[in-house]
Amino acid sequence: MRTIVVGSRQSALALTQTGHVIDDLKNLCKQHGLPFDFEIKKIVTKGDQILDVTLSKVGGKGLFVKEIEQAMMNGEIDMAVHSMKDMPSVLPEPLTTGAVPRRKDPRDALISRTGSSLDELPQGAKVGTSSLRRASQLKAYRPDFQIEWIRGNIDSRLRKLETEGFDAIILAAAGLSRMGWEDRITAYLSPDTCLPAVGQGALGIECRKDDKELLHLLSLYNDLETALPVAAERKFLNVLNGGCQVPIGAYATWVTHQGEDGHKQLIELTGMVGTPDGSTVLKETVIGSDPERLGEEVAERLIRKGAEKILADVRG
Ligand SMILES: NCc1[nH]cc(CCC(=O)O)c1CC(=O)O
Repeated sequence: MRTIVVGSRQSALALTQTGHVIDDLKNLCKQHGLPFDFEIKKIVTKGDQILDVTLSKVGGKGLFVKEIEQAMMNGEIDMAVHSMKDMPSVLPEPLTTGAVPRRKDPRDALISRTGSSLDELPQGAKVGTSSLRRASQLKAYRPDFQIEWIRGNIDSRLRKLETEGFDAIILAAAGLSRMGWEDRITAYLSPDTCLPAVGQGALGIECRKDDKELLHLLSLYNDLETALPVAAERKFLNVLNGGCQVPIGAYATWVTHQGEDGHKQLIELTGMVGTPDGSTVLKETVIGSDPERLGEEVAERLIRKGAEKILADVRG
């Protein structure tokens, strides 16, 4: 019996989603007669220590995963569960994504103090987010909104909604649902209004490339129906050279294509790049079968529309 040591950040969300994944993996082990046990090892990351500053100002690419990857390379831990949207687009050499399990709701959610929807929020409402992507799209939809930065784990953001005078905050629906806090959601934002972050709602399981027995177990947990669209979104982000701290969004889904020789499933990818003040929001949608090619195509089209200038201005 081998014990797989699973590294996790100590935030409530990280521990909860790591726990869910371990439950799923234990079930798979039982089904397939695999001799694994699991234990959690908590790890403090840089991102957890800088909760009082706007992450975009710190240059936070991969801020939540570096210490965890270090521990994996040292052999202190064997695997880690990440929110896909916090995972760097290229992993360091000895590490790989062993599985992308089935995606949860990818949408952003509005949590308003009075229960009002996005349209019902009062003129000049104070809306909290620390995401340039959300800020851009919210301002484009409602230029009267006053966007204010709010940082911290989702539990502390929900507290700040009450204590810091926000009319509403925006959080990912998936995180709230994994915590069992769906009842706090006032409205779901349609991807047409607010395109999610790349990989939002999906998890990525990271492990060492040479850990063949763990990779075998993880291959049983991988969900191709999730992995391929998410790969298209990540390629798009990668071409634009973005982390999660840039005003970039993308969402890919399966669509049925009716051709002469019957119907087949294709991937539809929409990507967006916007200015933080919402004065410009560029979007492109492409349908195809090759995730990598789709990511490149949507990125190239946005670059032709001026995406690189917008991103250069944001990066300063
Ligand atoms: N940037 C922080 C982060 N990273 C992952 C989630 C949870 C949602 C998910 O799994 O996509 C959140 C919170 C949020 O944005 O509301």
